[in-house]
Amino acid sequence: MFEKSTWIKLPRNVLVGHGVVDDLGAAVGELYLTGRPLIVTSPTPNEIAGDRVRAQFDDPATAVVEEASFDAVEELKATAEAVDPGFLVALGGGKPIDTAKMAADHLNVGFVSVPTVASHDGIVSGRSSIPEGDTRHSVAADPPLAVVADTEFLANAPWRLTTAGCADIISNYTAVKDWRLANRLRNVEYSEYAGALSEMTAELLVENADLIRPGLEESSWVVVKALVSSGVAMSIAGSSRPASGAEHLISHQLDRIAPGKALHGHQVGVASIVTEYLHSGENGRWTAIREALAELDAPTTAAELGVDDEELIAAMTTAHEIRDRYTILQGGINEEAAIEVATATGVIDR
Ligand SMILES: NC(=O)C1=CN([C@@H]2O[C@H](COP(=O)(O)OP(=O)(O)OC[C@H]3O[C@@H](n4cnc5c(N)ncnc54)[C@H](OP(=O)(O)O)[C@@H]3O)[C@@H](O)[C@H]2O)C=CC1
Ligand SMILES: O=C(CO)COP(=O)(O)O
Ligand SMILES: [Zn+2]
Repeated sequence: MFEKSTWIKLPRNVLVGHGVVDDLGAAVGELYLTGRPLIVTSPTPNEIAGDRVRAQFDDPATAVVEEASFDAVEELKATAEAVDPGFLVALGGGKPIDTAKMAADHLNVGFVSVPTVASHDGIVSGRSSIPEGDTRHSVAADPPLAVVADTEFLANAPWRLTTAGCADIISNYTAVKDWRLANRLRNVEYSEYAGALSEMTAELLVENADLIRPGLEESSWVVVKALVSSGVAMSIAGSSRPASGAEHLISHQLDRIAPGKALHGHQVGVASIVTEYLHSGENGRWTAIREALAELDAPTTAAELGVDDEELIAAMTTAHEIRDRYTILQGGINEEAAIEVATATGVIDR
């Protein structure tokens, strides 16, 4: 008997464009969500867009998240108990979105994402990444029922946040290589659909890197659609595999070794230069990844990340220890080899 089954959870309404924040009420209405909304936001997006969001609902409540943490999730759940919302609307970057995503999952209420920055694919994905001490915990949670991404806000957000979103997508290229390797060597389940979608999304961004420029709404539109595709690929796979391989392991280690120095997307971008080199050698596509990142003004070296060479090497040599995920770094890379690949790719300067 055939016993396999798949449950793919995807956003139902995805709105991207100029002024779409004013269609949020309509997008939510289509989902048949009832009750009052609890708007979960952080200071800047609340200031920029809070009133426009609140204006579309009857009796909205607001919670402002200053820092993402498990305590913030618990506080939000306590607020929700007092407010009794029908659903949560997260307005802002990863901080309010991931806090609301996890709280909504615990509270069993619907959740809608209104990103004001395009800084990583967590704005649409079914994963909540919550910092705790020197680690970030990546926890499965239902993806948003709707995503309403207004390019007016995204284009005016700090450019470095957008370049981090681009680099997070470009890193899908090596993530898929790691996933295929795991499939070949460890029989890890691989989805052709999710792998192809994720890889194509990264390829498209590399090819169009020269068209993505600060302050252009059109560029934000391209980036958000790529982030949505990446989130969909993860939903199809039922894991972050299509968008998180060895380059993410290195980045997660950097979060521990050199906390707060660089953005997630920038770290995974630099790390994917070296993991691509490890996959394909000196004639591989690591130069295309590096050039696309440079074209986007994203970091391509440890120095540009603000990380010491030693910190990057330590992250590379310990990355395999942090998660049971088979990648090109399985078994670990030793210090000498790590220095060699980082030097050959220009990621460190020796
Ligand atoms: N789920 C996932 O896969 C991932 C999740 N994360 C998580 O996301 C969080 C970090 O993500 P990030 O998106 O950088 O988070 P933030 O929500 O902290 O946003 C980044 C900064 O941008 C500001 N901001 C937001 N919107 C605008 C705007 N339109 N114009 C100007 N400034 C704006 C915020 O200001 P202010 O603080 O004043 O509101 C904040 O200072 C972390 O908690 C991390 O763990 C990170 C990577 C992947
Ligand atoms: O950042 C992610 C995908 O881009 C999520 O991956 P993790 O599961 O490694 O946190
Ligand atoms: Zn990522």
